[in-house]
Amino acid sequence: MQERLWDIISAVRAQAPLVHNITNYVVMNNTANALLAAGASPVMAHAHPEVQDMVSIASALVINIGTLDEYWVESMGLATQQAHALQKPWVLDPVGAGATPYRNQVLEELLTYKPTVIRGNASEIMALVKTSSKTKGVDSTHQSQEALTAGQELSAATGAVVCISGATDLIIHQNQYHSLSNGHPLMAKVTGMGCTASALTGACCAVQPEDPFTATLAAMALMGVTGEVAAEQANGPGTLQLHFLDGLHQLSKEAFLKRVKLGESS
Ligand SMILES: Nc1ncnc2c1ncn2[C@@H]1O[C@H](COP(=O)(O)OP(=O)(O)O)[C@@H](O)[C@H]1O
Ligand SMILES: Cc1ncsc1CCOP(=O)(O)O
Ligand SMILES: [Mg+2]
Repeated sequence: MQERLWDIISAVRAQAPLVHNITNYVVMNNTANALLAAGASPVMAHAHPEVQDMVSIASALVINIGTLDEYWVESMGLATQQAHALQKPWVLDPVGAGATPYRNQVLEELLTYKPTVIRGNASEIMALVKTSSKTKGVDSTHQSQEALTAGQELSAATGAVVCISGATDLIIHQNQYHSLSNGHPLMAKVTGMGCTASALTGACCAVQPEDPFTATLAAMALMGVTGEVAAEQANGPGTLQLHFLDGLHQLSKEAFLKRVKLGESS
């Protein structure tokens, strides 16, 4: 399995797939840089007259609801509708799910266009299946394991691969799941790490559209291993971010296979 994950990461480097992102103002620049460092080709586009054409030429779409407004919500509707119609993989990052009724309403609409993958932290995944209203914004107040049942329910209800990120990442599809225990606590001190995880998931799905479960595992393993290596070199959140980008660019097969910690599965 570890070799298969590396093959997907290598395919991103070899194919440089175009990944279309409609994401939030906070992370747009780091997300584009992370996709480039991983070998993908990012484009951010949300204008109504072009958004569906951009989906048509991209290999995957990533929708992130971090900083919503009405115009962007319409862009997201148009884009996801097109991805669904063309059967292109698309990833939903439900940033801040449960924090406000508006976010919940937008998410409900987006779910009708059947995301291929939903990647969020534990609080967001729990909010999506309404098992918790305890959410304080974009950061999680729960451990990923606490959201496992919610993630399984969400996957069953939507057909999507569900990834719950945190100290342990859980990647769920219907009645199977894998856990990954790489990464470093410092990663949660850099804004946009979750958004980067969702964008890299889009890149991996772009080169492995038939198997989004393994593609999501590959993306999360890449995140975790790179974060771990970066944390060893960093002095704090600022330098973690720099080393993380360099690490995505430099990571070798040997280092990846040596470090990746695939855990529990069913
Ligand atoms: N305590 C931790 N230990 C190891 N890795 C972590 C930890 N917290 C977050 N990560 C990693 O950071 C990335 C972002 O996850 P997370 O913080 O859950 O997302 P979000 O930023 O959306 O809340 C993931 O790759 C995750 O594995
Ligand atoms: C702080 C913040 N506020 C709205 S979007 C955003 C970024 C969230 O990024 P992540 O979920 O990846 O930490
Ligand atoms: Mg997030």
